[in-house]
Amino acid sequence: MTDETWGKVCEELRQQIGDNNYKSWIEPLTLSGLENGVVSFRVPSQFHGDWVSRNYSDHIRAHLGTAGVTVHRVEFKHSARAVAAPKTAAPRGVKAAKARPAAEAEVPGAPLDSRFTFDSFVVGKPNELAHAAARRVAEGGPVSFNPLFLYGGVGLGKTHLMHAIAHELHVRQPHLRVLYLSAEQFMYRFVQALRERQIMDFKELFRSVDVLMVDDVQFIAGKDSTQEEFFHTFNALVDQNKQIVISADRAPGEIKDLEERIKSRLQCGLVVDLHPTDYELRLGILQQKAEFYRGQYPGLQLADGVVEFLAHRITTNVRVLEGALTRLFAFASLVGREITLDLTQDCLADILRASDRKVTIEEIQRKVAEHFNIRLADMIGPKRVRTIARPRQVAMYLAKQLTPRSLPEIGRRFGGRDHTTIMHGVRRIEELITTDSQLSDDLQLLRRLLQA
Ligand SMILES: Nc1ncnc2c1ncn2[C@@H]1O[C@H](COP(=O)(O)OP(=O)(O)OP(=O)(O)O)[C@@H](O)[C@H]1O
Repeated sequence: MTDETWGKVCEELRQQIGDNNYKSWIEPLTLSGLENGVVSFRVPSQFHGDWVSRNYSDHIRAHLGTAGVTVHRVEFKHSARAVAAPKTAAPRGVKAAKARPAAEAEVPGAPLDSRFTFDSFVVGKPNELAHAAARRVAEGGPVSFNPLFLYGGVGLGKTHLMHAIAHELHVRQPHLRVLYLSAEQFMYRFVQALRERQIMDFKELFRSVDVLMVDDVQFIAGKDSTQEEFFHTFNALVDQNKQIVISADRAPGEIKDLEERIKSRLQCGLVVDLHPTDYELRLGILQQKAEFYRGQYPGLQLADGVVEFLAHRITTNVRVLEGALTRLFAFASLVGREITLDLTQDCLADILRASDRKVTIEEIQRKVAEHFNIRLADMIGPKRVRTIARPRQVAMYLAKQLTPRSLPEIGRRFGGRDHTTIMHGVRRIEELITTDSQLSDDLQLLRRLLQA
């Protein structure tokens, strides 16, 4: 296989798995050969090789196949030389003290996205507290809150802020060992250590970092041994006064199947919510990105009102917003036209339609049943015990609030109940919200999940 073929395959992989994943995982691979249907690559670390093998080897094989290269197996080899050289051995994002021995320097963290810095993070009302807390941690001074727990819905900037902390610490305090990884990677490392009987190395490694950042911690919920290990790692680092930063899609107390002792540990520091974006924040983000694209596509005209239109219409999350703008600029440059409102509506018809998506009663029933841990069938069934009747009333209330359905229609979807029963349920919840703060938190969370 020629380098040119591999180059083409790389481009297709980039399109398929996205720029970030491509840069983190595929770009660092070095093609070393193809023999008898086995293609091999050199990887910067064993961890990197295992991860790519687990997540991307099928993609690689498929694209090679399309390019006319038949491959039965993809192999990843970790060269000993690479380990011995700390600068190349450590994946990006893992900052190790220069004086440490090479083997120790190879902290298996996830790569950092170089674009996720504080400079590129737009601050608005919904994220100002999270931003301020992240800035404080990034100063690397005395640990004032431990852990910093960032939570919020999909695509609201949690990962961006964590990477920004790591970048900043690297500049300000290059001697610190900063380890960033997702909870899934933590689990994977742990399972691998168990399998290879290297659990002591694993423990030593995680206990030797100065700053530990774990993204999407909700992933370990329900995974007992991983939770146990996470708990011990967490305690060991807090005892040594090392900073921990955690992110999740919901507050610690709301993560189901997470052990109580972990929940309470996670609540000990500063828990900050990234709220859904408001119009001003979306506008700020779009203006920043549009500025960037103007540099990338000089000569491309952006008509007045387009950015405002997008900020108004795409309210789901920042990732979707960014994707829309990227597509718009690419499309306009391809057809060589000014970006007008008409062109925007044509080019982004699917995204705009999806943003208009209405929540359905079925979705509400499912999410509410999940949240309160009752069976979906009980939503429409006859049981009247409080533990079931209350969640059912919550679902009725949300159905009234979030869908355009009438009370009789809602009644029909709740097992053929009368509209007066629905009205009673809605009123009951309206009353309770004012006095029951737990219920009001539950509703806020559910609304966020449903509208994400
Ligand atoms: N305030 C912001 N300013 C600039 N870019 C932002 C902001 N918030 C989010 N983004 C961008 O939106 C995209 C999604 O953000 P990020 O990956 O940090 O979300 P997340 O909260 O970690 O979501 P998930 O739960 O899906 O992992 C990224 O490209 C990020 O740079």
